[in-house]
Amino acid sequence: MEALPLRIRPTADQAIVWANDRLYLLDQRILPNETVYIELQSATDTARAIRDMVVRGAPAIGITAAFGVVLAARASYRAAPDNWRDRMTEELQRLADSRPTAVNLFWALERMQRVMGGIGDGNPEPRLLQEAQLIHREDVAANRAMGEHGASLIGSKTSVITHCNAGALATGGYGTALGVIRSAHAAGRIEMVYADETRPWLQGSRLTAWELAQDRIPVTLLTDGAAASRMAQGGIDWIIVGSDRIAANGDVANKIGTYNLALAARYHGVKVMVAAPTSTIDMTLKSGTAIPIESRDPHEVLHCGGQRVGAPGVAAWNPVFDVTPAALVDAIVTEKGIVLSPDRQKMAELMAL
Ligand SMILES: CSC[C@@H](O)[C@@H](O)C(=O)COP(=O)(O)O
Repeated sequence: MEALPLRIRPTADQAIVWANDRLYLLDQRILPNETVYIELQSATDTARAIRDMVVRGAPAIGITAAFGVVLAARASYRAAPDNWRDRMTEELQRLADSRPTAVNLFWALERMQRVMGGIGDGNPEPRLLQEAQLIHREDVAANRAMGEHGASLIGSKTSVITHCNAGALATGGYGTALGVIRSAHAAGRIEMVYADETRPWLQGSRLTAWELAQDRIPVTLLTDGAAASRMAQGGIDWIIVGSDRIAANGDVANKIGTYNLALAARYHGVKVMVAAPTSTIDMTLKSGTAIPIESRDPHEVLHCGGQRVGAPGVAAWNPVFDVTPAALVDAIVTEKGIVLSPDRQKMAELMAL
């Protein structure tokens, strides 16, 4: 992976850039202090960038992996024009192994592999690039649609709490949860967005706050532990979050701490909205207990800002997602429409549309 100057203005909507036949990612590990693009030269680089959190957020991981397939096809075709498909197997596996929870990764890889299956003789790159760019564009369109659907649920002007970063940075652009917030803000229905800081990677304080501040949407940071107290004070009508995988019964996997928020929200009469494209819904899993939850290095919890914060010798448990049962979710908002009080039947009806 190489850090390269790219002559575009770095914005949250330009986190994944395909330009001059190259793939660039805005390095989300060092935002908001530095805005640096990294050029990825291979699918192996791409898999590493996903694993190491250069790019993160379920839809963004899927889009990036799709471009990774293009890079894999380029290298394979150059090395073995008659046998490019077989030579890609290892790189495809590396992409699939990069992170386990966001189903968008596997959804995008399967879609690219379907396209690979239909390619005849000649260079596969143009057709695969076309598909990756379509996946990217479709995601932005889905976010715009979700924004409108989700905003329609927000009645009078209110404050909301969001968790992690489900914004333009986490998607192809505009965002899922932040897409709803952007649309609701444009309609004059957002008083204040409270962004949980989201330990240990601080996606809330580093990324969500950066995105919202750039768009001049009022934002206030909360430590993760302060959210319930803020709800208790009143004036919060909705928790709005994204998701990495939604099971067939409407159980929702999202950033660790989402479950805590949903429990506190129910106690305080605050409603919970999950905004996610249908590419995040995994109808093969009956319930949230089957969702693979990524565990990351305890080092991430034991350190903060480059300093050790855990007492010497202490261990840390670091699951990076949790599952919120469907019973605690008031609305799942997708590009196809809204599911209120989700259950198995309503999810199946949505997916049949
Ligand atoms: C639109 S993104 C939805 C989720 O992917 C997001 O809320 C989240 O949990 C991201 O986790 P991350 O570990 O930063 O990839």
